[in-house]
Amino acid sequence: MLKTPAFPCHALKIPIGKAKGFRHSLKCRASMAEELNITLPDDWHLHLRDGDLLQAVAPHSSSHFGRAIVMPNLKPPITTTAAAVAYKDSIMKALPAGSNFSPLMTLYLTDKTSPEEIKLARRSEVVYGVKLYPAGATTNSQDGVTDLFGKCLAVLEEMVEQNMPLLVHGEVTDPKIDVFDREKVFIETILQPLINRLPKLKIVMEHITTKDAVNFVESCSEGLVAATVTPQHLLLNRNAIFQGGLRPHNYCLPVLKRETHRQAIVSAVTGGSKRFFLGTDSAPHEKQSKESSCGCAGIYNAPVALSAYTKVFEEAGALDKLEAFTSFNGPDFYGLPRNTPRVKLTKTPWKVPESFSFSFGEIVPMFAGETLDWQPSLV
Ligand SMILES: NC(=O)N[C@@H](CC(=O)O)C(=O)O
Ligand SMILES: [Zn+2]
Ligand SMILES: [Zn+2]
Repeated sequence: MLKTPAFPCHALKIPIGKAKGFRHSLKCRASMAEELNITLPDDWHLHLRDGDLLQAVAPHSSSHFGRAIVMPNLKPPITTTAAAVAYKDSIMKALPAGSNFSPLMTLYLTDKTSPEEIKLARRSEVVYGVKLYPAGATTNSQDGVTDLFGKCLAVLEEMVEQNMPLLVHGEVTDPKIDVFDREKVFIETILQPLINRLPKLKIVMEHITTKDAVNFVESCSEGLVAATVTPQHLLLNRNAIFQGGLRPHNYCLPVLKRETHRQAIVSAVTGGSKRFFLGTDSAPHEKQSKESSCGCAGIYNAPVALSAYTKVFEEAGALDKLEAFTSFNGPDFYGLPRNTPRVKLTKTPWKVPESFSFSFGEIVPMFAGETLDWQPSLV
């Protein structure tokens, strides 16, 4: 973690306005703030699940986010516009009374998805993206795509026509490829060839984890290719999975990578590029399915996400860049208006609960039992 003060005044611990002959820059003042007031963020990659789990987690996201791109990897997956409309309905019913949270739905791409379904999705004004899960890559991806170029080309062409973004879980599934290399190999063997073939296709590389992904996104046309970034890939490296023993609650896919990759992602995000935006990939699983001999992949970060992102920007001395990442770059890429409500972030330490208990079981959040600095509240 970047602990070194980014500005000399921090090292000297000079309070704002107290230093004779010393002028804090605007950037510096933002990075020393005790309270921030930003446009309400959106979450551009979220798992809300269904049934009891949906009821349990919906309030955590809807209290700090205006909208969310809702992932379709349910059992069975959301493969049609009709199913997306019904799923949206059940999400709306699970929201706390008075909530203005707006779910933006997605379709789960399969070998059988038709171009006609893409037209329906576009007309619905409910569906905002189509999600590519390579079959077997992650949680509930068994119905995903087995051969993108062989089976999905007509659909992808229709997506270009309809200006419908392709949202990508970017990992190859070949068991011969090392699990830490699967994102890099996906970029080389699938993503770059896809862009060569369909240069006008809008793509979001979801939950990027490597320097290779950062470089790739930066090499593509701005406005056509972008990436979401999770709190865990900004704050943790792969040591966190093995710290003093096996830590199942730090296991997600794509798996955490080595420190050099984390640093590259932090630099990209805090450098102010428009190509990167907030997507928590908050992925709740019951405690017993995580703490198991074959534990599920997914980190439940919705309750801590805004605090965690703020920590990243603070440690990088880049709090002045936080709002664009949380609240501007996403809607700008998707061609949607920015939110108007605002959120206040106050620098007041708070302890993350060890777990959340429900009638069906417990969910353990990211940073369970740890103290975080920033507390969000709607203004
Ligand atoms: N990220 C994860 O580790 N898990 C996600 C699926 C995904 O986003 O790949 C889930 O649905 O649990
Ligand atoms: Zn994924
Ligand atoms: Zn996800």
